[in-house]
Amino acid sequence: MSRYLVHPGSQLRGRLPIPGDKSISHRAVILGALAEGVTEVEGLLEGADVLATIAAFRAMGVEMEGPDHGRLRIQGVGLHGLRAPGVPLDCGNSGTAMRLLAGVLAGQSFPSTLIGDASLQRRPMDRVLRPLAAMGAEIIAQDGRAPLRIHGRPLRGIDYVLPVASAQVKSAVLLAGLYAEDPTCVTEPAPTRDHSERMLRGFGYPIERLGARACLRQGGRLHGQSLQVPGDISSAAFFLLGATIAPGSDLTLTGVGINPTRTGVIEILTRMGARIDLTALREVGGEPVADIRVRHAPLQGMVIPPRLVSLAIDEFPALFIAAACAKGRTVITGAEELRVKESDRIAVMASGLRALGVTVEERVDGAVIHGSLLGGGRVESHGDHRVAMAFAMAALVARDAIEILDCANVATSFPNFPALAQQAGLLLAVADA
Ligand SMILES: O=C(O)C1=C[C@@H](OP(=O)(O)O)[C@@H](O)[C@H](O)C1
Ligand SMILES: C=C(OP(=O)(O)O)C(=O)O
Repeated sequence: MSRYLVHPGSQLRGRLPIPGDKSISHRAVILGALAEGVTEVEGLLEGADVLATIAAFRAMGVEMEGPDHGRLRIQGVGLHGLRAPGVPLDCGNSGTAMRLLAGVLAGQSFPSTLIGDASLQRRPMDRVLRPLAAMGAEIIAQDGRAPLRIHGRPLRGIDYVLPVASAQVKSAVLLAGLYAEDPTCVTEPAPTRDHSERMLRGFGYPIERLGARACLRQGGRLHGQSLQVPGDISSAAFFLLGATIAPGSDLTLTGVGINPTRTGVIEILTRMGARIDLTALREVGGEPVADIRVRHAPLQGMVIPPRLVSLAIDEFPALFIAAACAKGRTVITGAEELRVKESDRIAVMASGLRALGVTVEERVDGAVIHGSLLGGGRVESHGDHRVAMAFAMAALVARDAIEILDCANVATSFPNFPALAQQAGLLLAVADA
């Protein structure tokens, strides 16, 4: 239960390498394990969420060397080579691990159990259980929540229209589709991150994408790969925020993934007035990547178009802080999904901002945030990594220091956040609770 104490008044400067993308790292482990032959991953995020996915596949007999400095060597067992785990598979704090693993495990020939921490046990799993049940899966849960007891069995394909825009549900259904008799198709109501589709293709598995619909069928094979994981734009977002709000800042974030299904945060901040430039555009591991330079600029409140929500879904804690630092009001709508993340991010961000003296009107599907000067004080992160990092950056422009409680889960997605933030100039101290 560590806490952060962050003092105001500094600026962020220099060049920072952004650690590996969490979503892509999970998928690299999963597809590498299910592939034939060796997969060599570089730039893997060694965060607790990804380590949980690695441990799950090790428990199912997949041999891996690493991770070590972002390198992981996976001895793939093929689509039908997993072994029954003798223990429950612990997904920790990770919704992605639990939902994607549910998709993989539904069609196996053995039973398995998925468990998670207190936050994960509160999160809705019925969104994957429903389509998987329609495919013939037998998964027992209580009130649609973990633990999930999975009795692997033969599956049939499905043509599924997602009721919510969720890359995790889309990916779970497609992964189950690798084991289903007929074709499996998923249609999404709004674009969500497409790393699963890109990586399946990268591993040589045929997958068709027509507009909002992705389809695959059983019978293909995954071929072991060498792949490099780009930096996580969701981690970069805290530095985009910090450098934008802190006068005198000039920061370059290197090797950041800029997949168009993830760049909503750049579009929103830019529209609010941020000074963000992309350079050195290139492709890494089938994903577009750039270096991102961000300099201080004054922000203006805005009405965030709902179409941008799914493209910036994990960046809203940072965007709440940007809104609080902007002139005028910012309106967030169509973002009810924020309520079922590691915490209820609408309620938790609203109460944290109020503790700093900001006026926030909470709505069912978002909030109206009135820009103002931030006071200092104590903020509860509720064990949510992104809430903790967002408030750490808010301290740059607060009147007094901000103390943030319950920050240990920052290690789920960004273990070296404190070190990188200090390197850039943030006056952050970590203390044990
Ligand atoms: O597929 C993924 O890797 C993720 C999808 C998103 O969740 P939803 O699918 O629940 O929107 C996102 O919030 C999460 O951090 C990672
Ligand atoms: C929502 C997140 O992750 P997950 O759903 O994998 O727990 C996140 O990292 O912000």
